[in-house]
Amino acid sequence: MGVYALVPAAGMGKRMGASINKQYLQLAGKPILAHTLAVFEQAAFVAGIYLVIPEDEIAYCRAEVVERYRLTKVRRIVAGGKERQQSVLNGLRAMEGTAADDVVLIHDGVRPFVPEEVLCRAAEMAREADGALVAVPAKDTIKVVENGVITATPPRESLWLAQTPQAFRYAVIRAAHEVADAERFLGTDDAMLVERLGREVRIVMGDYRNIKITTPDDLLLAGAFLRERATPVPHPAG
Ligand SMILES: Nc1ccn([C@@H]2O[C@H](COP(=O)(O)OP(=O)(O)OP(=O)(O)O)[C@@H](O)[C@H]2O)c(=O)n1
Ligand SMILES: C[C@](O)(CO)[C@H](O)COP(=O)(O)O
Repeated sequence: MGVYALVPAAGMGKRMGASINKQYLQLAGKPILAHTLAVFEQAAFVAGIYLVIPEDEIAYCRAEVVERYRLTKVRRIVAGGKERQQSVLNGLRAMEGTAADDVVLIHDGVRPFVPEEVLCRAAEMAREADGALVAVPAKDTIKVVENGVITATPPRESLWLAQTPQAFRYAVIRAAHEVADAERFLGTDDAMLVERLGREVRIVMGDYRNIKITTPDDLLLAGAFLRERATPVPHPAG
């Protein structure tokens, strides 16, 4: 049973509002996407990476990210779709030769701070359950609001914030995506497509630093995380 990464990176980065697609913005002199792919490149248990990119950026991405940063595990770069879900499905369909029991770690191209141990925990859980969702407990109180009025305050103990990777055996996630596509159901993450088939997706503890770089504020946070890595803050105990 192999473990593979599927990295959707075919969005447009509209909320970032930058002049180039956000995944090519530089963090410590390297594109965000190269940082993300490097985590999988370095994880010995990951056998290969499938990358999904906007069609007109494939040649640029191959030269400026994959070849430039010697990301040797990238097996294929395929064109994405209009929504993230379509991009993931295109990636899954491109994973020819993948066995039903192989584990697929689906990870946003713009989450560069995912620790390797989180990948490992997710891959292990995907062998036991129908899927594994990396998430962190909600720190704030969450309100359900309709037309400006609060309609519910769900108990915080049961609320988790979904991150990636989301890990599944290939046959499970391929079937869930194909069904959603045929039924024109659009979810906001991959786990949701498996959940709606009545299958069991388990939570795996994520990391509060595993942020999705979405808006300019996230770049400030990313800069702070990288500075701390370069100069570790001494532990109070000495
Ligand atoms: N059609 C899409 C949309 C998103 N993604 C990818 O899914 C991840 C999470 O998406 P998000 O951060 O929301 O990125 P964008 O869709 O690019 O952002 P925006 O909505 O601001 O345009 C990103 O790696 C993004 O490139 C994708 O592969 N295909
Ligand atoms: C999959 C995801 O990263 C989980 O938090 C997220 O749903 C993707 O974000 P998007 O804004 O819906 O593309």
